Amino acid sequence: MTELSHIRNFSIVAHIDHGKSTLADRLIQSTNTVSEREMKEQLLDSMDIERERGITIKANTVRIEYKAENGEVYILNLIDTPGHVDFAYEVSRSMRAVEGSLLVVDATQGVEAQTLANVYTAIDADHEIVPVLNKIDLPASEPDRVKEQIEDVIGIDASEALEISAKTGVGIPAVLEAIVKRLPPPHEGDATKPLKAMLVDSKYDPYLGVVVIVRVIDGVLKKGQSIKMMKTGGTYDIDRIGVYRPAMQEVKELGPGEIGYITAQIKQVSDTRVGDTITTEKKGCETPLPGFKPSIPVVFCGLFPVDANDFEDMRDAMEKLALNDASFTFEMETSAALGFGFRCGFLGLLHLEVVRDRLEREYDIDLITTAPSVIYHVYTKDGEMQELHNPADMPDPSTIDHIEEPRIKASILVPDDYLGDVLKLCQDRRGLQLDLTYVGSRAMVVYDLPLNEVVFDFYDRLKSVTKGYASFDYQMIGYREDNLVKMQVLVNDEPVDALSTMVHRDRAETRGRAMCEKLKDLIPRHMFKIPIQAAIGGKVIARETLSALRKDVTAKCYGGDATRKKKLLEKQKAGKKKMRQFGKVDIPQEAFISALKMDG
Ligand SMILES: Nc1nc2c(ncn2[C@@H]2O[C@H](COP(=O)(O)OP(=O)(O)OP(=O)(O)O)[C@@H](O)[C@H]2O)c(=O)[nH]1
Repeated sequence: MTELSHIRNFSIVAHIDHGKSTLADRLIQSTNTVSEREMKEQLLDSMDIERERGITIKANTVRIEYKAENGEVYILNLIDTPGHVDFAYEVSRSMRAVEGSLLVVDATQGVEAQTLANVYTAIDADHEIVPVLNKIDLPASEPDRVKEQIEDVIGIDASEALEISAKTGVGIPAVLEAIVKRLPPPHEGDATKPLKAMLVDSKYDPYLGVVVIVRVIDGVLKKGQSIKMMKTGGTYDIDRIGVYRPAMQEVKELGPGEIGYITAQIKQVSDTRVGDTITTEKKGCETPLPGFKPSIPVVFCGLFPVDANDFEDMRDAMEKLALNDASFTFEMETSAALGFGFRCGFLGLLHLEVVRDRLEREYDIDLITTAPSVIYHVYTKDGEMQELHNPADMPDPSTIDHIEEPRIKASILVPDDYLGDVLKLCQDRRGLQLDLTYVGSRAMVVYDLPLNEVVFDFYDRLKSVTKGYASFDYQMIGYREDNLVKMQVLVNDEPVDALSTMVHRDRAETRGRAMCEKLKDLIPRHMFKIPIQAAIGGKVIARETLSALRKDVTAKCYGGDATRKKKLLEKQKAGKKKMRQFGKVDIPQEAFISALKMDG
């Protein structure tokens, strides 16, 4: 067991792309934690999708042994946390497992919205913070200006900020020394007390089952021990215990202050809750760690296989995904138009995209995604409240007293030049301005917005109106009543459930019209005329008509060339596969998403 005074547990907080992973890699490499041969870029991001998108979904940890200038050897445990707002709860829990943070700021960019959000999470967790200015190898870097900004905006002392280049390795030794000298050792920890450990995160491994990342507070975790999860009540026998370096390496035990992993024949990730307290089954600790809350999905959508024959494969794939992702939920759903599929819940839009991408790429299933929806609170006249996850399940409007929708507080940091466009965008999305301040030459705007207006394409729009210069962060703030109605879309007089959305009454006409126009472009012409309508209740509020066309693909290759004809027909068939039939009309897969994108 290592003495508390020789342990440093820390995380790295940064805005996306400011160099968090590159710095982590450099720290691992410069302490010879892995050999040159094993070194590959971004050691910590293990999943392919995460690697490609440069985002981290699960917390990762690595143990680094570092011989400091004073000649002593220290154990440095780095917890790498997810970097996206969708995973805010996981981030705040893993921050509580460590005592300090390196605040990495790109010296060419300065403080961004996620820098603020993440550093405030670290400050909330009582972290000691060491500011690190990265990318000083770039001519555009302005360390002095960024130091000033850190002091003005975040309010922490930046006079001793480190200036480094994670890419070239300049300044890395100073970072290691600062971790030892400026970050505190674990505050408490008594090996003789009953076991108390925090469940930091867990992941599914096909060979080992569920692997749980733990931080020991008191007591000692040992192989063979019978443990209990205090919230879920599950009991298990530890069969493996170890640390990540970053490859798994078994150890005999983990003492106070230490971070490592355990396996215990746990079947699925949903049996483990981030933030839960692990203790021994007998003579365990009495009070669990404070502040546990489960993460709950906030965005829902339907996922349906394009080809109905893929349904069983899809169910298998979803079960496999859910094994490793307790915050992804799904249940079977049937839709008149789309057949069998699943209603799925996600922590946010990025989470939705990641799951959908994995289903399509890793499991090779073509999907139709229905309009993402948030959870509405529908109050009926008899005083009951019903959670509405799917606009298709909306009760009879005559029984409804009022509807409440979830709201968020969004913070957007944007260069002054684009401020006008951002204000217009927020206004268009029914936002209420809460605050507007300046951070150097950039404006920090805070809006109260309906989550519903954000889940779809707000972030894309924000990026496009600001040419990528805005940064964005949000948190849920609660529910509020508004004048909301369900808008249906009818194609060839048949309602298409998957295109139903909840909209604000005042915006319904504009939305309806835009949607009908889009669908008119997206649906291919058929041999007959197709009316496309948007309606509220029985009332049509917008209408377009797609004119008829006779399309005979083989008409051009008269007679002779049979193989060519066959090829063309096959090609047409393949094109059809990506379509779905509604009554007599084929609607292409992309229509379901594109029709819902709003241009403002
Ligand atoms: N010139 C220069 N580029 C750097 C430096 N550090 C990181 N980069 C580059 O910046 C980009 C982002 O770095 P990452 O380490 O992936 O950033 P991150 O903060 O981990 O990003 P996410 O994992 O997406 O949150 C990469 O292309 C790096 O090669 C540096 O010191 N100098």
